[in-house]
Amino acid sequence: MGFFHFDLLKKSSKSKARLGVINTPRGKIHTPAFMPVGTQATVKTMTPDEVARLGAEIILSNTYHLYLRPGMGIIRQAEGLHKFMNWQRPILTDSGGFQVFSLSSLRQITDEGVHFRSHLDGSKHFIGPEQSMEIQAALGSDIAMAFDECSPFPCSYEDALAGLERTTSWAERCLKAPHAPGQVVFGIVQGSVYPELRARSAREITGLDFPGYAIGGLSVGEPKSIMYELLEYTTPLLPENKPRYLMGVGSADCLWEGVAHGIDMFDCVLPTRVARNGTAFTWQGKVVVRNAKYAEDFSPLEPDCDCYTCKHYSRAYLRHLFNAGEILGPRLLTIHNLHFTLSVMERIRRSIKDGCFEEEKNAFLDQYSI
Ligand SMILES: CNc1nc2c(CC[C@H]3O[C@@H](OC)[C@H](OC)[C@@H]3O)c3nc(N)[nH]c(=O)c3cc2[nH]1
Ligand SMILES: [Zn+2]
Repeated sequence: MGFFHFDLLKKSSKSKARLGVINTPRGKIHTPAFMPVGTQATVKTMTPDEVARLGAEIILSNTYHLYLRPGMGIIRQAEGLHKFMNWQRPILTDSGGFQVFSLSSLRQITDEGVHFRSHLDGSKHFIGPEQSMEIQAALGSDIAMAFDECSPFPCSYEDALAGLERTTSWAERCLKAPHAPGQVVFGIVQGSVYPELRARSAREITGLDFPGYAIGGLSVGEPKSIMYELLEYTTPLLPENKPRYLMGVGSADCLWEGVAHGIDMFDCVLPTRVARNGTAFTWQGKVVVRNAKYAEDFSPLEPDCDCYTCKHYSRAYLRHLFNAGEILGPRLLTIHNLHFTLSVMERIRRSIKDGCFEEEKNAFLDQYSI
């Protein structure tokens, strides 16, 4: 079965960027890593084989969504998420904390956990640390996230403090709950935009000695400058020899900046979500394929991109597919955007290895017009 451990291979001299490998029973994850989001047990429009061939070494799925649909009974009968969705590499499952606050209505937060109504049919539910860990054990993910309270932005000091205290107490209860064989739990640091609360949460969560740590409560609507300030402050409070995961981040520029601040793992719905709406990410910035200027543009999305989409199709064809509402359109753009995002991570890893991360970061940001 193997066991979970993080090898820190190299640190950048002029920034906090690090190169590492996370070893899990289901395979290695070369860090810094981007994790495609597969919220409902699928990376939308992609087969698992396509996601693997694009180079993804780990994907995300979600406790809240899968608990509500198809439900734990079916996941248990399927003998877990890997078999159910035919993805044999590592899976990280988010604990549902964020979704209960962002998706469900009529929720009531208590020290026990959260009462909420399903966003699907309004039915009443309760999820606390134990329920979240029971669901993640049934899913059988390789990395389970602790059940936390993600503070919104903005958030008062009092509310951020209350959320932080619940998050710490829930983290302790998650560690005590049963896990699937080989499954590890990552703790999540909260504290909103208040440095002293970030420091307190980091101290309390790292005091519980998790095998990895996430920085939560960011990318929730705050300006990027505030996110980077909080990263600058919080990341050094986390142990150097454990993976650091910045939840919900991000676009390519945020990936370079996050790595510069010492982050090892990222997840973001952007590359796949904007693809379905017809926006492609390229090294020069965005291409909105529906734009009339591409009607007779027979060049590929990105001149020297070696993805399947850029090797075989023109912007004119992609524009046609989206204008005609053809399902192949979102698929081809998802292939390109995942290839692009995973290629950014590959360039980041190589630049750290070659000792030129800062130069490469500045070169990327100079040409990337967001
Ligand atoms: C986007 N910004 C952002 N996402 C965030 C997520 C994941 C959202 C989760 O929702 C799904 O994507 C929509 C994904 O689920 C597979 C992801 O894990 C967070 N999850 C937890 N538990 N705690 C946080 O503090 C938190 C903060 C976030 N900020
Ligand atoms: Zn491409």
